Parts: sequence; structure tokens; C-alpha cells
Amino acid sequence: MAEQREMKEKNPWHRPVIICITVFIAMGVITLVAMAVVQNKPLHQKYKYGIVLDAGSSHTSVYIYEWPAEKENNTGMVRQTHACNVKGKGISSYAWNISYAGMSLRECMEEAKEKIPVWRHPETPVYLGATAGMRLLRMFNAAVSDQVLSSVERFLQTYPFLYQGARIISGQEEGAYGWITVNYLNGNFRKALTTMGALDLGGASTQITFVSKQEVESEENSMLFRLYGNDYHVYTHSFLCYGKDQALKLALAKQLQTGESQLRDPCFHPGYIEQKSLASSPCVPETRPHDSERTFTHTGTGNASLCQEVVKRIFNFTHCPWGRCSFNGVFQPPVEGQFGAFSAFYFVMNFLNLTSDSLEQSKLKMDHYCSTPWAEIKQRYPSVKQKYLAEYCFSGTYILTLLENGYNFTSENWKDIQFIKKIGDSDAGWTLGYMLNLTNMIPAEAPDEPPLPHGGYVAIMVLFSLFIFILFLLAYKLFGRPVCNANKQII
Ligand SMILES: Nc1nc2c(ncn2[C@@H]2O[C@H](COP(=O)(O)OP(=O)(O)OP(=O)(O)O)[C@@H](O)[C@H]2O)c(=O)[nH]1
Ligand SMILES: [Ca+2]
Repeated sequence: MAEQREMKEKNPWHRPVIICITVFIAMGVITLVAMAVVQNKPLHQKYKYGIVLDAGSSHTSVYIYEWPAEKENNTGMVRQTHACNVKGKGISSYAWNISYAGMSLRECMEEAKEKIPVWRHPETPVYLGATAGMRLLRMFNAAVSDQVLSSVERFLQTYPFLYQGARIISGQEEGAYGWITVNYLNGNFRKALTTMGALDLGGASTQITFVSKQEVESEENSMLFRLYGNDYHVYTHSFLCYGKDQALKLALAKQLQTGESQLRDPCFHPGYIEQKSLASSPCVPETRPHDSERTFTHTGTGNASLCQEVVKRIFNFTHCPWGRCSFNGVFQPPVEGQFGAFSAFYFVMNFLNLTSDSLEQSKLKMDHYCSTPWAEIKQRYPSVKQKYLAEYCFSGTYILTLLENGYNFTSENWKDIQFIKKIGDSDAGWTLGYMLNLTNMIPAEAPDEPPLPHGGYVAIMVLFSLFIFILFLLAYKLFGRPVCNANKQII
């Protein structure tokens, strides 16, 4: 018995006070850790939404973006959740049917109402940006272009969203926002990495935008952005009338200059024959006085090299008032770095299976493709829209010529062009960059971030708690017993 009592006295774990203290400390540690976990656990995500309408020259698309409500200023948080293509042509085609311009957007806007939670509607911004089709209409008839914008404005205001305006964006903005979109989606701003250039080919205009180490000689092509604490000196240019639809019109007009009503066109397949008319427009001035619309028989001869000669004629490579130019007297520094090429650059190169070929291979493939008879092409691709199908020979040749002879890409840096449609869930295009800018979601300075991520914080809390607990035990083992003995002696 005496031995047992001595054992109990020697072994402190048999004493109820010690047991109680140990249990309390353990509970304290557990509570501390649990509180750290609960307090810092990411809250259940609540999303915010934004809508951007891309009123292009060929058609309008409605994009819905979402981002976690608590992380508005964090990078890479905004993603596209839905896209809707408006049926029919672009809003500029409603110039003679103005009241229907707004109504044309109905189906896609109804979809947006369904996709976004009702309680978020009143705070969801809606932006409409119109591009080259409306720029051309404004040049042709400013009053009519204003009326078209008013029609879409009145229509969009009937929705429960937060309407933020409908306007024609400049070519410079279109280029810059496209560049912001691709670099935001690739996470290049956050990591302060080198950025990627952006190449956008629309129906009526085309944009080239990239960061250049060389001086940008012309002020109108130079933009400075401060994003997340870094400065970016960006070169950008938008060529109005050099989208693929207007470029085709320019090429047809050049070939029709001789005044004949038969056009034998190397950019269309052998066996292709259509009656067409070419209306004069701001891009294609009247070729002959009092001749506002020319009718002609369009016959294909299918020869890619001759087609390239035709295409080259729509560019002016001789006049350059700067140190170096792309074409039409426009300054351009040499292209540098990687490029993302989207919109029609992607549609066309993807269809022609040229997205991973060298420049030389692409030219050879174009020779073969253009010389294929039209009947065979139609048979091979029965489900492709005939308008697109008929134009791929021209469009492919135009893209190769624009990139090589226009922007001065070479066989060496051809591989630096990536033909892309989407990055992650989001389409490459100007709309996301436009919304990020207007909602101030890309701050000039990098936002302060907690020094540790949530997981790291919790891990350190647990480790330190255990460490303190172990220290306590050790301290007790080393210093605890003499104190107890001393007490005993006093009693
Ligand atoms: N082959 C093919 N062409 C397409 C497709 N969608 C659009 N296009 C054509 O590609 C060209 C460019 O389309 P977009 O990028 O939508 O042009 P846009 O925005 O209407 O025109 P801009 O106002 O100049 O930017 C137009 O000629 C369209 O008709 C597609 O899915 N396949
Ligand atoms: Ca476009």
C-alpha cells in the first residue's frame, strides 16, 4: 500500500488536479484551433454578375461574367459563365429598320434574366459596346447611328439590370481591352510576367496590340497602363475596313476597277459562280461616278498565289512617314513576344487546320485548298454555312498576307502566334477587359494580401498550440515535482 501511494505521488498523472489541468489545456488547444479554422474558413461564395453586349459589325453577342462577391479586387477571379449569340446581323444593319435594333436583343437578354439570380438583377451592370460596323455607319450617317444606339438603349433600360450605357468604342479601346482580356485570363498581370500580344480579326476592323520595348513613334498608337503595380507601354492599332468582310469588299472592288461585269476571282474555288452586287460604302468608295451599286458575275478560278497578289493590292506598302510601318502609312514597331490571335483569326485558321503549321506549310495547304473544285468542297462540308465555306480560300489567304506582309511576322516567329478561341471558360475578345476597366476591377496598385494563405495560417496555429502544450508538459516534468514535495513538507 505504501509502495502504491509512493508510486502515485511519484507519477503526477494520478493526481486529479493534474488531470483536470491537462484536460483544460487540451480543451483550450482544441478550442483555439477550432476557432482559428472556423473564423478563417472561406465563407460560402456569393457571386456578383456583369453583362457586356459586343455589338460587332457581323453580329451581337451577349456575355455574362461572374466573380466571388468578396474578392472583387483579387486577380483572375472574373470568369465568363454564359454567352448568347443574337440571331441575325449586327445592330448597324438595322439602319433602315431602326425600331427593331433593340428588339433584336430580346432572346439573349431574356436568357440573361434567367441565368442571373433575381436578387442580383438590380446591381448587375449592363454595358453595350459597338465596334467597327457602327463606326462605319457613323461615318456614313451620324444621325442614323445615334438613332440605332438610342433604340438599343431604350430596349436595354426595360430590363431590371443596372444599365450603364451603350456607346461606340474606339479602335484603340477595342485593341487595348482585347490585350487586357488575354493577359488577365492568362494570369500575366498578377505574376508580373511578360505579357502576350493580342490580334483580333473582326468583320469590319482588325486590331494589333502588344508591349514593345522600342519607342512608339506615333502618339495615337501608344498607351500606358499601370496595372497591379506595374507599368505597361502598349502599342495598339485598329485598321478600319480591314476586318475580313470589308477586306473582301476591298479586294472585289480592286478587281472590278477594270469595269467589267465578269469577275474571274482566284480567291474563290473553281466552279464557283454567283451573281453579286457591290454597294459603295465608307470602305469602298464609288469606283465610277453615279455608280452606287455594281452588279457582276463572280466566278472562281482557285489559285492561292494569284489570290495573294490580289490581296496585297488592298494594302499600301510604299508610303511610310515613320521609321517603320505595317501598311497604309501606319507606324508599327517590330512584333515581339507571344501573340494570341482570336475571333476570325481562329475561326478561319481552325477550319483550314492551320493552327499549328509553319508559314510555309500553311501556304502549301492554301494552294491545295483554293484549287479544290467548289462542288467537292460543298460535298466535303455539307453542314458548314455556304457563305463561310465559299470565303475560306479568300479569308485564309487574307490572314496569311495580313500577318506576313502587313504586320511583318516571319517564318521564324510564326510559331509565336497562338490561334485561340477561349482561355479557360472565357472567350478571347475585348468585352471582359472593357468590363474589368469600367468596374475598376483591375487596380493600378497590387491589393494588400494577407501574409499567409488560410491553410498556412491554420497549420501554424495548430503547430504552435501543440508546441506550447509540449513545452508545458516538459516544464512540469522538470520543475513540477519539487514544488509538490515542498507543499507536502509544510503540511
Ligand atoms: N467561319 C466562321 N466565321 C465566323 C464565325 N462567327 C463569325 N464569323 C465571321 O468572322 C468574322 C469576324 O466575326 P466577329 O469577330 O464576330 O466580328 P464582329 O465582331 O462582328 O466584327 P467587328 O465589329 O469588326 O469586330 C465575320 O466575318 C463573321 O461573319 C464562325 O463561327 N465561323
Ligand atoms: Ca469584334
